[in-house]
Amino acid sequence: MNWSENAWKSIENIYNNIIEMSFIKELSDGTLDKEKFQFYIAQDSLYLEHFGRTLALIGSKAHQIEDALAYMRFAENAIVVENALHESYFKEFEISNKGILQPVCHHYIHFLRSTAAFEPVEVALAATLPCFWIYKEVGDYILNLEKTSENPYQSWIETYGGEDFAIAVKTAIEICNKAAENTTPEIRNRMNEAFITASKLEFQFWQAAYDLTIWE
Ligand SMILES: Cc1ncc(CO)c(N)n1
Ligand SMILES: Cc1ncsc1CCO
Repeated sequence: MNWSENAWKSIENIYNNIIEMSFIKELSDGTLDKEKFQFYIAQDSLYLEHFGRTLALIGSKAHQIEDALAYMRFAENAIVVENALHESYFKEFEISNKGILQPVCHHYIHFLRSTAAFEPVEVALAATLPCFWIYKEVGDYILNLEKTSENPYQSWIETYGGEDFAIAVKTAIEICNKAAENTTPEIRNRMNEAFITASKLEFQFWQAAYDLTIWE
């Protein structure tokens, strides 16, 4: 079994909990409160900016030049997606500004940033993989489920389900597998741990939007 298959097995329960979340259910059938989606999009806009910067830092540390290029492209794409949020969703859903980083987004982004800054690059690659992989699985899951054609959240769903994003995800998985193969058992364990932590934070990110969790 390669690293990624084993890693996915270890978070299967977290993934199953994610697709059962009220946020995901209501996003899928279009009944999600506008206020929760607004909260989500504003936080995700902040998330994507920091995520893009983190991917660029990882790119700069990649052992092989083709992997550096892949992460620099991912970084660019994350910022392009952030711009798209601004151009379309902020207007469509009447979001006036991003606001500040709320607790879960703050925690997630600082976990990614500090992992990229202080841990071996293999661990940073593993920490960012759930951002790709879980969104792809959730996007595909929702697209397969689609009951209604009049979902106000349809275009968001299409960003992550479908071919283009799938290609990026496949590349990120392959780079992680290659990194895991060429490193030590000790670093491989830290890769697993980072993958699991980020997966838990993906769950928490949606839950925080559903609960509108802000600093006290
Ligand atoms: C919180 C979060 N994780 C992953 C993605 C997809 O990259 C996203 N847009 N937001
Ligand atoms: C993971 C990710 N999320 C939004 S863009 C991006 C990089 C894929 O190109």
